Parts: sequence; structure tokens; C-alpha cells
Amino acid sequence: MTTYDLIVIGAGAVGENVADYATRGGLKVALVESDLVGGECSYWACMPSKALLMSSTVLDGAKAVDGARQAVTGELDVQAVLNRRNSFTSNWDDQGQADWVAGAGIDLIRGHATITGVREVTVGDTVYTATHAVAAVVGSDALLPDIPGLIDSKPWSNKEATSAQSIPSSLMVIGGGVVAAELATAYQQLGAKVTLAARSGLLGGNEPFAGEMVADSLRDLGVDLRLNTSPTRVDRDEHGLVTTTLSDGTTVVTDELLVATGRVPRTQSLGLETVGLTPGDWLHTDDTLLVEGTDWLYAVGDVNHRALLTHQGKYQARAAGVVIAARALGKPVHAEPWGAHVATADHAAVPQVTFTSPEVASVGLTAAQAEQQGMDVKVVDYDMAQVAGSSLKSDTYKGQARIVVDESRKVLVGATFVGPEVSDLLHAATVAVVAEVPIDRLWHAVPSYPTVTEVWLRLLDAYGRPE
Ligand SMILES: Cc1cc2nc3c(=O)[nH]c(=O)nc-3n(C[C@H](O)[C@H](O)[C@H](O)COP(=O)(O)OP(=O)(O)OC[C@H]3O[C@@H](n4cnc5c(N)ncnc54)[C@H](O)[C@@H]3O)c2cc1C
Ligand SMILES: NC(=O)c1ccc[n+]([C@@H]2O[C@H](COP(=O)([O-])OP(=O)(O)OC[C@H]3O[C@@H](n4cnc5c(N)ncnc54)[C@H](O)[C@@H]3O)[C@@H](O)[C@H]2O)c1
Repeated sequence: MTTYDLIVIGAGAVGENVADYATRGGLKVALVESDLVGGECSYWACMPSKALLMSSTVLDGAKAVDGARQAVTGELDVQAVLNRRNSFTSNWDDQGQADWVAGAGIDLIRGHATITGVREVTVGDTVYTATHAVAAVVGSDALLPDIPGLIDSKPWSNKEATSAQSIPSSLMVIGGGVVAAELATAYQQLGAKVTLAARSGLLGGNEPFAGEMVADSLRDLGVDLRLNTSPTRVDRDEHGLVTTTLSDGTTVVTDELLVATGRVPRTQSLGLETVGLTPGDWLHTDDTLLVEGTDWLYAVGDVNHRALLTHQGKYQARAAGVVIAARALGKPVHAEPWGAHVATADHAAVPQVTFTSPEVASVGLTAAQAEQQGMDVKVVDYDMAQVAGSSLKSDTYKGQARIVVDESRKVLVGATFVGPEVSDLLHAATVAVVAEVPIDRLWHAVPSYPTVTEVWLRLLDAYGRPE
């Protein structure tokens, strides 16, 4: 069969969801994949990186509680961590996900897809036609900065760092974002001597205290942090060792080098030039995920550059799959803000957890971003170690919380938590931001005692109770 209602290019987590929602909406859908069904998140990003981190997180949690600490008499079993990571990636075998695609009634086409005209996609020698739409869900690749000697030095990207079968004795990490911070944490905990060079501080875009607390903890773990510096040259010698020369004139010699300096869209060989778009560009869309200037091409997930996160891509995919089906079948389209067919939350409430030690969990705007938007901002900070639930969780608890309130509307527009396992605090904040729950009403959302969620009560107390 070569004609489908919808052709989805890219079977990562996001493409799978676009295809599934459109199929459930009544369309006949083809899903094209050139590599592993399941994409980056399953095999080279979210899942393997979190599997590399989790054993150390659990071990640290036990060591922080008297009574449990005495029971921890051994070291981290690095090989067991790597084996567990391998099982989370199914040893990079995608049969399970391919079976799910077939079970969902979607036709899987293996191969590299190229757009060869309006609603036309070519895979190998076969030309496929889409009667309604094509969705480009091709994801992103690691950006390789233009540093002399870098490419010849065969650097690691997230792919090698999440799939390595042994831990190098030393690792240079270039970058200061989420990938760099998480993988520097993981590799240091797994026994590598890690050096991290970032051209500014860590975790830019978050509240400043988040990056500072993660930097402190990386130093405590033994990572050699070189902030406000970047490489000027990289060389790998005949013994395989990599020498990184930094802008402050110092050099660092390591076994491997990981580049974590951002992402580029996988649109270089997608055939965009055949439909008047530019290869190598991000595909910008409206809130229904329709590419600007087209009425048939959708872009979902990393490739649209709205929010490079799996959960946010899957959220977009639900909207896109349903709106493509609605438009194809002539049904009403709900494109108003927060309607069923738009990804409004991309602009207002993107949750993100950085799985460093401590974790950073945030949603919505930082104080600086809210001020830039001209809001009348009130910022409330609280030391999370003061909460009863925190002291029970850990004898050495360190944590910090901040909420950002838009005073003109008296609603929460942002929240950040930094501390052990704060990831599980985040969804309450996401609900409050998305639903624009009035601060006065939040007083009636009672946190259970004695849990860390009592930080909500303390934040409200610090904000001030209405008279
Ligand atoms: C190290 C790391 C850790 C991360 N951790 C997290 C995390 O904990 N939580 C989180 O939310 N996000 C995380 N992310 C981000 C997350 O991985 C991405 O946001 C997500 O994978 C994007 O999904 P996608 O489906 O858009 O793209 P992808 O998963 O990249 O899928 C795109 C698919 O399209 C295929 N493809 C591309 N071009 C073509 C073509 N022309 N023809 C056919 N097939 C094609 C590719 O082979 C790929 O399978 C992490 C990223 C990295 C790098
Ligand atoms: N837990 C998660 O949710 C998670 C985990 C990993 C990645 N991700 C997503 O993946 C995306 C990519 O992450 P990333 O960390 O690669 O990119 P990023 O854009 O978040 O960070 C890039 C960092 O590299 C630094 N940098 C850039 N060029 C440099 C240079 N030449 N020398 C030194 N430093 C340099 C930047 O200043 C910045 O700190 C992010 O948008 C993130 O949302 C999410």
C-alpha cells in the first residue's frame, strides 16, 4: 500500500503517539523509521541516562538515614548498573516497540524518509502519498561546536555516553546544560574522574540557585568544575588520550570527551528544499503543530524547538494526532488556548526534572522570566530542610524551594524545587500553574503530614495568609 491518510516520519516516543492518536481518530497511518523504533528517549537519552543515575540515588538515600546507613557495607556494583541499563534499552533491540506499532494498527515502514513533494514521501525506491498530512517527527541530534580538532578526536555524544559498556577512568564533559550535568553526575558516581567545562554557569534558564546547588554537589562528588570557560582546541593522541585546551590556557587530559552543548534538528536530509523550506532548520509551527506557511506538514517533538522534552513532545503528539484526524474528517477544530487541539502548555507550563544529585524540578516561569514579561512578581523562597518530612527522609537534607506569583492575578506562574527526590513534588505545581488556581484557594489544598509536600504550606505561610 502506498497511499495513507497520514505519513509520520520518525518513530520516536513522539512519532509513535502522533500515529497512535491519528489511528484511533479513524485515519490510516504509516510510520517511517530509519533506526530503532522508540527513538532517542528509549535507547540513548531519558531511560538509559536515568538508569545510569538511579542506583547511586538509591544508595545515597540509604546512606543518608541512620540505621539504613549501617547496613550499606559494600560499594556500588558498576557492572550491575550497566546491565540494568542494558535491560532498560532491551539491549538496543526494538522488536517490542515494533510489535506495539503493529498491534496499534499502524503500518511500520523501515528506512530513511525524504519529503519529495507536497504530501509525498519517498523511502528507498517507493513513493508514498498522504491524502491529508505528513508529520515530521524526526527529533534532534547533538550539536558539535566548531572547536579545532574536535571532530577528529572522535568525541562522545549522548549516544556513546548512554550506551557505553564500560566506564572510562576519566571523562571530559563540555557543556553546562541538563545533559552535561546529569551525565557528569552519573559518570563520576560510576567511578570516572570527571572534568566539566561550561562557558557560563550550570543549568542556565533555571532559577540561579538551582545551578549553584548542583555545582556545589558536583564539586562535593569530586568533579573538577571549570565554569565560565570553553575549549579552544581538542586533540586525541596515538595512545587514545584526549587533550582539551581551555580558554583559560589550561589543558585537561582524559580517556574520553563528551560533547553536551545543545541540539540541532534532524532536517538536513529530509527533503525540505522540495517544498520551499530550508534543510537544517527547526520547523516552527502554530499551536496545532502545523508548520508555518503550510496546510499539510506538521512538526512535533524536538524538531519544532518548542520544548525539547519527551513528555512535552508526547503532549504535542496527542494534540497533533487528534487535530490531524479532525481536519481530515471535517470535524470541528478546537484551536482556542487550552483547547483539545493545541499545545498551549508549551508557552506557560513546561515541567522539567534534572536528575542530578540534588534533583532540580521546575515548571513555568523563573522570577527573571516573569519580570521580563512585565508581571507584577512576588517571589517566595523556603529552605526545604525545615519541613518535618524532609528531616525524616534524610539526616543531611538540603533543599530549596521557590514559587513565583503573579500579584495582579494572585496565581502561581512558576515553581522550582531543588533537593533529593523533589521530582515527585512537581506535578502539584504543574496543576496549580495550568489551572491558574488562586493562591487563596491553595490554602485549602492540605499537604499530608509528615511529607515533604508540606513545603507547599510553608511557602504559602511565607507568602502571607489572607486576613
Ligand atoms: C542524554 C539525554 C537525556 C534526556 N533525558 C530526558 C528526560 O529525562 N526526560 C525528558 O523528558 N527528556 C529527556 N531528553 C530529551 C528527549 O530525549 C527528547 O526530547 C525526545 O527524545 C524527543 O523525541 P522525538 O520523538 O521528538 O525525537 P527522537 O526520539 O529523536 O525520534 C525521532 C526519530 O526519527 C527518526 N528519523 C529521523 N529522521 C528520519 C527520516 N528522515 N526518516 C525516518 N526516520 C527518521 C530517528 O531515527 C528517531 O528514531 C533527554 C535528551 C538527552 C540527549
Ligand atoms: N532530564 C531532562 O529532562 C533532560 C535531560 C537531558 C536533556 N534534556 C533536554 O535535551 C536538550 C539538550 O540538552 P543539552 O544539555 O545538550 O543542551 P542545553 O542547550 O540545555 O545546554 C547546552 C550547554 O552547553 C553550553 N555550551 C554550549 N557551547 C559550549 C562550548 N563551546 N563550550 C562550553 N560550553 C558550551 C551552554 O552554555 C549550555 O550550558 C535540552 O533542551 C533538555 O531539555 C532533558
